[in-house]
Amino acid sequence: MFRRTSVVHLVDELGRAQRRERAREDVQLLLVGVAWALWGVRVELVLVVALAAMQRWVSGMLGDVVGGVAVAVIIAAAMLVRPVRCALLGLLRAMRLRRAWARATIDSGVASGPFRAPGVWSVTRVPAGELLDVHVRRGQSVAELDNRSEHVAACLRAREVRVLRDRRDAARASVLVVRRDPFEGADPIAWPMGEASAVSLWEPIPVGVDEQGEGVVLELVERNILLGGEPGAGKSAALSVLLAAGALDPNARLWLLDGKLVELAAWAPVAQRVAGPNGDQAVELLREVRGVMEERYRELLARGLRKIRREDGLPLHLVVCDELAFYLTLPDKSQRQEFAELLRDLVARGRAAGVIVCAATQKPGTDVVPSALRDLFGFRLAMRCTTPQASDTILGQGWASNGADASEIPGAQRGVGYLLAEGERPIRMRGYYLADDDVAAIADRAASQRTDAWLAERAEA
Ligand SMILES: Nc1ncnc2c1ncn2[C@@H]1O[C@H](COP(=O)(O)OP(=O)(O)OP(=O)(O)O)[C@@H](O)[C@H]1O
Repeated sequence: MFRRTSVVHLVDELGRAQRRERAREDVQLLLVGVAWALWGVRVELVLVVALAAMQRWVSGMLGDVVGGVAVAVIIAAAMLVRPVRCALLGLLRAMRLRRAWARATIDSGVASGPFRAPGVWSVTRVPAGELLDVHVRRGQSVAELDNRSEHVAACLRAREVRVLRDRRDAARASVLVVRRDPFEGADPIAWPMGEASAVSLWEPIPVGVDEQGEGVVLELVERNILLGGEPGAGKSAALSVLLAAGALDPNARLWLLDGKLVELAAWAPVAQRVAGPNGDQAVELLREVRGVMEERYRELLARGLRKIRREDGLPLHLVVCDELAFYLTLPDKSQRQEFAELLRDLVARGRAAGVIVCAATQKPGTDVVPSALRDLFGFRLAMRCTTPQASDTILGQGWASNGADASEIPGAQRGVGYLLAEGERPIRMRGYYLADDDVAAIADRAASQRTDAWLAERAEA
């Protein structure tokens, strides 16, 4: 049996061991904290050390006073050189963001402590804020980072943090720290190909710019595009850009369905056929395009091909429908059904035959665009909508609650929308704009080019 003094002694020993353990942990934490703080300012430290070394070296040659003045003059002269100044300020800004990022990811629960924050490999300033190339650490995932993005944004005092996983590397992500809306109050941006003498629909077509200031292009061959948004959101303007590209491609055929009669009128001289707000005309036009598609499939079969290729020189057919809702709600039920069936058929089967359908609707409801039809469109552009449900009708179920909600686009931002390209995450972009005069000039140029091409063909024949 232990005596009481032995028990007291044992308890004291245990207490001392615990205190020693705690003290060791505290020292460890302190050392890690100091090392982490120094690591956070490594670039600044290197700069200070380099300056001190230079100061010592110059002072050794010229004396303390003259050396100090000489160093100050060298620094001032370097700062007057713009590229040097920009590079240095950019570096210091990037380091400050790296420190804030590390603290934010720890505070928001993404990282378990110092030196465990997802690494920032590069920082690029973009119109919307900063774009980070981030690599998560072992045991972390980009999905976790995405789930905590709202918390990270709050820590960084940013508007939003958007995480986009690298498709090839699960440990890597592009993180956009949104500080401002680059489209707020911005002037319309002219279509960069407005002066081009010819364009090929086989090439990517520039359609706008994203929040990072990068150009957004669409490769239309073998794709269809659906646009939706409230009146005045900018759908017709977006269609104009696609039509301008189609018109400037002398080898493309344009088919126009204009539910508002005047929206596409400028392109009529270069169109194969135009249908106004008239059910019969619209159905007739789609029947003709279906005939062309079936003829094209017979031709492909004869050539032993499965789909159209650029080198075969066969024309692409661009079918543009402004105000889909008008045709899909025609009062005559059989006409309405036939229109819907023909359109669905072209969207479903036309791609390999070189038929590209671009359709816009003011009324993005499931009655106008059933999901079975919507899902056939590889590209979808949701411009400002009245409700998140309308936004989802264009982009697909769930995107509105997942950060791509076109009902949150401010009313004054015409031409802004979320573009979903073949299952990728939607990107927020602003379309290029062609004013009426630009449209008229391009349509004129395209019409005379087509006439010249036609005359040349006849002369050869
Ligand atoms: N990309 C853009 N950049 C700048 N302004 C734009 C852009 N797109 C549209 N706008 C402005 O918004 C106005 C309305 O655009 P547009 O006619 O294309 O809208 P809409 O969605 O087709 O409307 P509706 O359904 O009523 O026809 C244009 O007259 C133009 O002033």
